[in-house]
Amino acid sequence: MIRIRPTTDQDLDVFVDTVHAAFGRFPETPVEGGGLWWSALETDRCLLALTADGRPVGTAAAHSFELTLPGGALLPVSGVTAIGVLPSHRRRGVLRAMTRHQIDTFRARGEFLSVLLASEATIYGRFGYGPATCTARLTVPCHRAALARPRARGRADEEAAGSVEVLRRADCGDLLEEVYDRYRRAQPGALSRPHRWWALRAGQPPVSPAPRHVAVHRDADGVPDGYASYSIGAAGTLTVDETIATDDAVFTALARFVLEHDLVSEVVLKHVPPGHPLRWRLADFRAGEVSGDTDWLWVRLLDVPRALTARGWCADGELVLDVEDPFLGEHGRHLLTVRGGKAGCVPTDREPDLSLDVRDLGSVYLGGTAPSTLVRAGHIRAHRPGATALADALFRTGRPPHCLHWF
Ligand SMILES: CC(=O)SCCNC(=O)CCNC(=O)[C@H](O)C(C)(C)COP(=O)(O)OP(=O)(O)OC[C@H]1O[C@@H](n2cnc3c(N)ncnc32)[C@H](O)[C@@H]1OP(=O)(O)O
Repeated sequence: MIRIRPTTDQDLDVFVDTVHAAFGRFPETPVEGGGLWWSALETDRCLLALTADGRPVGTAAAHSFELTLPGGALLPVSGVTAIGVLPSHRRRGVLRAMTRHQIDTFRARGEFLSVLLASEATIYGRFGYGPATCTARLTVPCHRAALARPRARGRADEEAAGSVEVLRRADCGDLLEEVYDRYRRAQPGALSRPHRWWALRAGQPPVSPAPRHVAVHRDADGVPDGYASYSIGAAGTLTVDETIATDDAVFTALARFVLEHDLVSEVVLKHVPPGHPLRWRLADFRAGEVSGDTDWLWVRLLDVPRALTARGWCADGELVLDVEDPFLGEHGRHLLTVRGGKAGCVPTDREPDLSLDVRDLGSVYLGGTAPSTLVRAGHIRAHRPGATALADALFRTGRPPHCLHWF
């Protein structure tokens, strides 16, 4: 018999020990300057699974984030994290019970989406989560890194209008936090990085205290509008942790800066969104090698009509979606009507256009995967000619979703 209960501040050590044991690891020793990932945990949003005699065997936690939706709405979402079950207690339904507990709690908070990063892609689909954004690395050898002049008139001037300054990460103050926050509000699929993450230096570089150089881009008025945090390895590889830019010209200016760095043989840009225009700016299209292409943010709809009406839409149309939610034992048939960028969503008994699992709705929700891809994969069923093309047109977004926050 397993009991699940929320933690208190007094349980933090037990929680941290248990989740590390589930991953076969030991907690790192705290060092000056912060940097422990678990310091960002919200202790009132952590769960412990305990045996009948009170031994902790499982952990689960949730962060309070905002997710930027297509169309720009900022939605409070729970970011599921720190899931672990001790090897001695696996495959007995502990994760299943913790996930059910979490979803009930998220709904009780009035939330209609939850998100996570998955350690393995085989775990969370059964709970209704679908991979919704992808990310990849772009590796460019410096001797082939020349950028082509933009062919559209005026674009070269946009990039030239700003300036780049190199700072040490430790000297950046609040600058990265401010620029990240501006960027994530305009980027569908991006998550907020709450202030406590920056203050506690919890996470991965450049949030963590790892030594880094930061190329800071400023606009013509001197206002910071982008940064690239990077380090250079002994073999001459310059690795960029993240390139944060409030527009494409800023991204290109930062890319140009790292690609033209002296004494560097190749540049690895981590977390470049799929289909990013930087590849098209390289004079040699084959110079940019995409690797490490992987799922990043997984999305779970907790309330289909509210989720569908919260995002913005680029095309008008009407679609009947028949959505199964096997984990929660729920089913709904929804008439989605989009007019002028806004959607209405009401129950209907009309014949469906598409039948799909809630996990697949999670995958198409942010616009990162076309419904037609999942029709072709055999996961979404289209009931009439034209339904797939209409669904593609409706779910498509102006800017593809991307997330690079690690949690
Ligand atoms: C968001 C995050 O925090 S990601 C981090 C996830 N944690 C880890 O990877 C740490 C190491 N692994 C673990 O701690 C555990 O194996 C967990 C948490 C992944 C699974 O916990 P368990 O209590 O064993 O899972 P539970 O018994 O509830 O299994 C539920 C279902 O998931 C399946 N499942 C569980 N783990 C896995 C896995 N790693 N791969 C594929 N299927 C899995 C089970 O077979 C079961 O399937 P069913 O629905 O067909 O019955």
